[in-house]
Amino acid sequence: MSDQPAPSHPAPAAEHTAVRGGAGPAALPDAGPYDALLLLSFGGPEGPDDVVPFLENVTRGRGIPRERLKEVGRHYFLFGGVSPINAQNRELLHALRKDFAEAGLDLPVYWGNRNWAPYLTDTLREISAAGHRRVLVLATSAYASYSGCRQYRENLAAAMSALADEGRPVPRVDKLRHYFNHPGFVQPMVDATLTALAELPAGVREGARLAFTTHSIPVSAADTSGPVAGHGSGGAYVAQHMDVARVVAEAVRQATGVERPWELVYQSRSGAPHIPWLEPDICDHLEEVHAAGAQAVVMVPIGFVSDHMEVKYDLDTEAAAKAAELGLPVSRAATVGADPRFAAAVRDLVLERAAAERGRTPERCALGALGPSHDVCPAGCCPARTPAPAAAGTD
Ligand SMILES: CC1=C(CCC(=O)O)c2cc3nc(cc4[nH]c(cc5[nH]c(cc1n2)c(C)c5CCC(=O)O)c(CCC(=O)O)c4C)C(CCC(=O)O)=C3C
Ligand SMILES: [Fe+2]
Repeated sequence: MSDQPAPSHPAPAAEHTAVRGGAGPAALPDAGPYDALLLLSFGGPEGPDDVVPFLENVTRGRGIPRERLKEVGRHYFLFGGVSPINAQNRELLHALRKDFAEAGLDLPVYWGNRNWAPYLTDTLREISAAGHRRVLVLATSAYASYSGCRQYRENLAAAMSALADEGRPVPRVDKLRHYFNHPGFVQPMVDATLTALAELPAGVREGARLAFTTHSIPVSAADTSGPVAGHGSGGAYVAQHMDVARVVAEAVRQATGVERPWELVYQSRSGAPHIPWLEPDICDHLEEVHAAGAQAVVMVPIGFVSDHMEVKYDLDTEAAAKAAELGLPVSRAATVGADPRFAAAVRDLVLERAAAERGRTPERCALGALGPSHDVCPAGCCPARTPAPAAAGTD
């Protein structure tokens, strides 16, 4: 966390850097019992021929209307059939390896996807063949939800079962806690929001509102997101996003001296129209605030880890077109991507979890009101509509 102002962020917990064996040089950071980190992501097409098979992978058995699929395929073709997500994950992979190497953390980092090459099962096979037996997983989704958490745990269980069927050693797999409120994830969003504000015409900057955006999900999925005890209106999914939005809005207020109205709004709705999903949609929100006299809006995609297709199309193309039609100045904050502070945050989370697994009580960095999330998803956390085996959790 060296290059981070982070007022309320303590230095990496002393436990992490504790000197082993007395007065000698500081010992290297210790990820034991883990012997590998796995970056687990969504995957995306890398050329026009990939688009349809990719969408078939994404939507297998999920009942997404054909019309919606055609529409989403069109988004990818507008960008030459290439999603930015894989390149962004390669950058994150480099940033993690660089950060770990500079910190003296000896932990190999692998990458596998749910929906496109490199596929998770192939990566897990590689991890197993390299002799690794305790794997920690970083999913590219910072929040609780079925799609962002349990579905990745189901993907892990399926990959593990494929290895078992092949008679290979199956590594034990744990998943890092949700990192939505880690300072290394939040601080870059604050800076990005300030940068996006500065991109607005000077005359409307002061009056600009903030629209925090995330992926819409079915209301029923939001209500049951997170541990059972927190189920209820919006569940952990909405509560976690609201917590981050509040922290960013407050930090931006402090930095600019301007109190701005802000909302959490949604984007990228899918599914059948008669099923309720989280609202309002960003485009409806732009219309509404414009009608109410808003001068400008900064869109801050706090729900996403990189500027992938949901950001490039749904915000930079679709919402930007809506704003242009309204004559409403907008700008869009960058996501965290491969920011070195995020890489350092991942290292902090790895060392935190490793220490906890060794029976220590590590310091757990978190901003906002919710505090650090659980290490292990309890039974009933983010339930699936159709129950399936899931790894790295209680059920
Ligand atoms: C919560 C959430 C995240 C954030 C957490 C995370 O990152 O995991 C996320 C990320 C992403 N979603 C993505 C792409 C798609 N998501 C779809 C469909 C869906 N997403 C859902 C939820 C989420 N999605 C849901 C409830 C559906 C309905 C179908 C279902 O119940 O599964 C579809 C099908 C077509 C459509 O309906 O849009 C596509 C193509 C990409 C890749 C972008 C790229 O290529 O750059 C990324 C990072
Ligand atoms: Fe999605």
